[in-house]
Amino acid sequence: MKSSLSIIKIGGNVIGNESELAKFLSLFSELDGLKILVHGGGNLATQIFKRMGVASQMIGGRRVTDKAGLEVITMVYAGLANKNIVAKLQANGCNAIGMSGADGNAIQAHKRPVKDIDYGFAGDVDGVDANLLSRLLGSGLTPVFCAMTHDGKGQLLNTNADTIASELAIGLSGMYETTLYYCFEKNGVLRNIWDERSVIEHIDPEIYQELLNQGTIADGMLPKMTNCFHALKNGVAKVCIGNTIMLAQNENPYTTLTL
Ligand SMILES: Nc1ncnc2c1ncn2[C@@H]1O[C@H](COP(=O)(O)OP(=O)(O)O)[C@@H](O)[C@H]1O
Ligand SMILES: CC(=O)N[C@@H](CCC(=O)OP(=O)(O)O)C(=O)O
Repeated sequence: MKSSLSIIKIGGNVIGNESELAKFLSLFSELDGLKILVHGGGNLATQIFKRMGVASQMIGGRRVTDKAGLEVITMVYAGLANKNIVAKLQANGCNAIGMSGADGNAIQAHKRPVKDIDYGFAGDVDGVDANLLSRLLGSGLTPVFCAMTHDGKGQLLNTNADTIASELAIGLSGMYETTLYYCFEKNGVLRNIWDERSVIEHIDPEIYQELLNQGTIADGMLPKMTNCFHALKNGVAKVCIGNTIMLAQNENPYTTLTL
């Protein structure tokens, strides 16, 4: 029987809130079993772009990244956000190791081809090195991934953190029974975005289509849901979306997705 592995993705609004981040990292550290953390930081990057007076464009929940933008992104995601989270996990007794896709060649990707839109230095994932990650996990380390990959030719690529989480979960599902958790600032996928009590507890492809038709799902939730179903179709055992408190396994409702 395969052992269990939790892949947990933490959203940008949690990273940007010191007390929420502390609460999440404490829950994450206490979680039993093998685990990998993936963090975004899109909001933090947007704030820093603004402070620097540099424009930054999002299309369909994905960032258009030019050369100057990639430099900022690298400093914010692989530097500031990643090292801060790793240091805080160490303080919680969790032996975390900060990773990008380039480190250990853990995630191979290619620059997204230009079709209707040129996303610039945005990466599409080709594969993950499950053996490397298994060795790290086996030696008691907890990998913490930022939203960056590389193309193997020296080019770093900005890669949606939700995509990194789902590709890691898929890549490791041959070796482990993988559960993918998307933790963000809301209680789950909401029927009414202004009402935290309106959590949709179960979504399958049919309900998903209805929600899309009704316009209930928008912005960053669009790529998140695409990633969820992509993961389920490719060997991931379970996918959940909810608040950080979801990890405490209490009575609070959250969203579970199924095929
Ligand atoms: N139906 C919905 N339920 C919950 N959030 C939604 C919904 N539709 C759109 N959203 C938006 O999607 C955002 C989450 O996407 P994103 O910001 O990319 O996630 P993350 O915080 O994980 O980085 C929420 O902050 C919310 O504004
Ligand atoms: C290509 C692309 O869209 N990259 C994302 C990576 C960060 C991210 O996904 O952060 P959140 O999870 O906090 O949204 C971006 O730069 O915003």
